[in-house]
Amino acid sequence: MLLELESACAAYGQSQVLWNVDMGVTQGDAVALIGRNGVGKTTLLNTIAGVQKLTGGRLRFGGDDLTSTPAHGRARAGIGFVPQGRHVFPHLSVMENLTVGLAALAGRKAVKESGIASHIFDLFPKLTQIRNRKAGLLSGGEQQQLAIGRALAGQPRLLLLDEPTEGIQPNVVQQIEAALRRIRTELGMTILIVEQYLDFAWSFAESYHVMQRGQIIRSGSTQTESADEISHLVNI
Ligand SMILES: Nc1ncnc2c1ncn2[C@@H]1O[C@H](COP(=O)(O)OP(=O)(O)OP(=O)(O)O)[C@@H](O)[C@H]1O
Repeated sequence: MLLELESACAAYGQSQVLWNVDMGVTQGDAVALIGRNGVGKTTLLNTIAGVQKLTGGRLRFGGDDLTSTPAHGRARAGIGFVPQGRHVFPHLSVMENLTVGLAALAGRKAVKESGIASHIFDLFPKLTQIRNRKAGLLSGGEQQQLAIGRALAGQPRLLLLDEPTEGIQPNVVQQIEAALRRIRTELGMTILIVEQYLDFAWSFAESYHVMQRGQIIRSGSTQTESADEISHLVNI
């Protein structure tokens, strides 16, 4: 297992949101995390990325115990994160957004543009065209491509994606989904994705976990089970 969560718990103040979540992601797999709104999917991804603390349980990554490791240490260990709502730096250009994260990961002040792997521009050719534009001026779809590109620039071993096509124009959704498929097939990236569209989750991931009220209530294979069997647990 590349990632192992054991009895993971998380809370907002007094209000516990994750209850003893056990979950693993095998190297090379894509895993879909699904469930209705508010069940704790984002919280679970945030705790894996380290932007939110575990209040109980353990997290192991690549065999190392990272339970107490802060977010930047987990990024350095190879956990790449594309949070919900994208979070690009609005006042920095596209290129600066890509290089600033790399510099932080490498513990240096600056990284040159040439340090960014060419496959990122190959996956998202638009980023080259708009390289000097401030990220805050980009469309939602462009910001999402940038956020994914930035996470990939750190050459992660695991990519966490929180609803990557949420709130994005339908014609751009297809482009992003196509890029995600290429990230799987061409880079062999291990991915944990929060995804509300079951059709995409099923065609993209090998396995799934369904969350309800802060717990994983069902897990299985997308290869041997149909999305229809699960949809009643996800749709309102
Ligand atoms: N910052 C916060 N402070 C307090 N409670 C929060 C906070 N963020 C989320 N919650 C609560 O925690 C629970 C889980 O939220 P979370 O966002 O993880 O769910 P989700 O499954 O990702 O939902 P969505 O698909 O709507 O993002 C919800 O009840 C939510 O109201």
